[in-house]
Amino acid sequence: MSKPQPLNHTREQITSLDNELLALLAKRRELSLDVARSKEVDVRPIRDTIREKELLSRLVKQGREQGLDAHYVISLYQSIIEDSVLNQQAYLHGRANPETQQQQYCIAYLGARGSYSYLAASRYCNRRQVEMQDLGCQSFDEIVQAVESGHADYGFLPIENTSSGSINEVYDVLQHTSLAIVGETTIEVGHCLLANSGSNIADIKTVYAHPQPISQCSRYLSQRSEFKLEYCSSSAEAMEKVCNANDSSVAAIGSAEGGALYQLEAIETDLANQKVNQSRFIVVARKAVEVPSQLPAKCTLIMATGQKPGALVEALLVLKARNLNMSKLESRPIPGTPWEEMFYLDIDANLSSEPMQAALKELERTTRFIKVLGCYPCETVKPTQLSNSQLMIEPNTSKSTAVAATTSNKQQRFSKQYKSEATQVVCGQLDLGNGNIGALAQMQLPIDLLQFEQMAKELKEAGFQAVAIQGLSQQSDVINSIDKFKHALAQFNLVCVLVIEHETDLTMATQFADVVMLSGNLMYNQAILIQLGSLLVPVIVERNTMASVDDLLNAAEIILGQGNQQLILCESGVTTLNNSGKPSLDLAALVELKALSHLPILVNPSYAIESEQMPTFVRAIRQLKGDGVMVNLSAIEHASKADTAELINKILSSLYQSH
Ligand SMILES: O=C(O)C(=O)C[C@]1(C(=O)O)C=C[C@@H](O)C=C1
Repeated sequence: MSKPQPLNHTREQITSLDNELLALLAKRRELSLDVARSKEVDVRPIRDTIREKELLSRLVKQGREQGLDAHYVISLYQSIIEDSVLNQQAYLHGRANPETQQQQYCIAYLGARGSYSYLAASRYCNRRQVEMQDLGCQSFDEIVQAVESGHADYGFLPIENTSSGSINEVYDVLQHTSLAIVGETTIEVGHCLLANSGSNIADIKTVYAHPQPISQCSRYLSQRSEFKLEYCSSSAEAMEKVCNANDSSVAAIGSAEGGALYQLEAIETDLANQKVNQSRFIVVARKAVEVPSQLPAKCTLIMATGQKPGALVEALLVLKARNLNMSKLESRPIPGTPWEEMFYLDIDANLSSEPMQAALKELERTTRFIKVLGCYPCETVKPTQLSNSQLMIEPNTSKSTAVAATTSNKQQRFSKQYKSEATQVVCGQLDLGNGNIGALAQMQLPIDLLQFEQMAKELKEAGFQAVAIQGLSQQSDVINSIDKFKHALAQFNLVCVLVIEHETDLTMATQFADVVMLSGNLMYNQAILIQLGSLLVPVIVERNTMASVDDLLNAAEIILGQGNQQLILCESGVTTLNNSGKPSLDLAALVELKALSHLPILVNPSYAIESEQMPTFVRAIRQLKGDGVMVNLSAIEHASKADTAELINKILSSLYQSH
């Protein structure tokens, strides 16, 4: 082999090529703005997926001739096109709203320079070629006040995260503000371990971080038990602490971009549990904006439907009748009015479009309260994919099947395309799915037999069909006790569900249970999922508080693939950025799961919802076609037995009345 040229020389050549690439990308960006100018005149939509497909298949072919892998070319160009679409959108939106075209925006955001909110705001300004004057705030209320009072032009509020779900506090703030939503932006949240220059991973002893990144990186941190964790109020504060400490044994969790502002280096990257970890922010301003018809638009509404059974479904049918897609549904309690809630809806439509105007008129007639929070350009650019024939890939290569798996549900056993009729799971008195609803009570061990028997009797009388027993590892002489508990339940025709919370519970549960339930903390454990897939008894899989709907469906796929078709999914709430420490009930996930899958879906509101509000939520769950509820008895226990019984009654009558 001939001697290669010196490394420096090769690197210089790469640097010069990279410079050329950047100059070409900037030139391409300029040209895409010319396209936007033409589209403004012709009033044509920004997105032209036929053109994108032509362009991608030509580039794949040319790339292959030069030895470049098709997937590499496609992913590069998907990013380039996303950038082109978002720039064109920002340009046309600015033209339609000339008052927004300023030299500088003053932006109120959470935390300080370097926080994820700061990065989202700078990205927003960069895209609009506007200088950013930043106003760091301590709370969401402070952000809203800064905009309302005119101290800031725009406020940035994080609304949801792909791993931790919706941010309830922001929804609560939106109920009371006169501000309008004028935009949205999504950023990749790439958590890194940031340390002072020259620090080594082996030296790190203390890690500063906000609780959210800590929970989003729990897997990485559990492998680094030597780290002492110090909680901070924001990622910016964590970075500042490390920067000021001037010590090589401390690090912070934050973004590489944010860390650079504090002269910190990323010594480890990709710390998050989830591969895709993104946060979506909404942009609020004093004045609403108009979205030109060529841009994909989103409307956010809040509404209260009243307590009539079926009221929410009726409202949603108004949207369905006009072919309006609802991309998000959230519910929040209305302060001061127990049992009632406010619904937040994102609809993929322009406020000025005819179907949206007609739907609003009808909703105004049928709801008690309805307000449009804003209409703004949708910033989600769904990547254009090529079919296998366009890719010219053999159908069985591993990469092509990976693409097929993410783009189509056809072959997936959980999906409606695979099985069109709804699955019904029957076990004793418990009958769930395909129009049948179930009520399960959840009991925590340790408990003594007499007390257990008494409770079983009362639960049967109240209308439950099954009891889920958790805390197996807490009960002394567990085998003997479970045997007795099971007999006690059988006496009242109650189904015995045993909850697996630790790997060691598996044998016990599979040996004794009528139905086995996998607790959300073990949802990612493939070995257990495989074992549950080979059981002959029904299985309930609870969604992990950090899991996406896709993750839950992937777990379902593993079980179904092993043969067990008696599967029920359970939504018990997801972790969000709220400070209450409670998970948030993800009713949008219920709607999504019902749309995607034939499997029955149970909802357990006990962890997320105050006990008094449970009847209202149970009604909502039924209206959204949930197949049953699980109620944790310790969550609804009141001082007096009579109050607890009354609450249970209310919960179950909400469940059955809406039937
Ligand atoms: O050709 C267009 O119509 C463009 O807007 C440019 C472009 C691109 O960047 O290549 C961007 C968006 C369209 O969906 C297709 C292509």
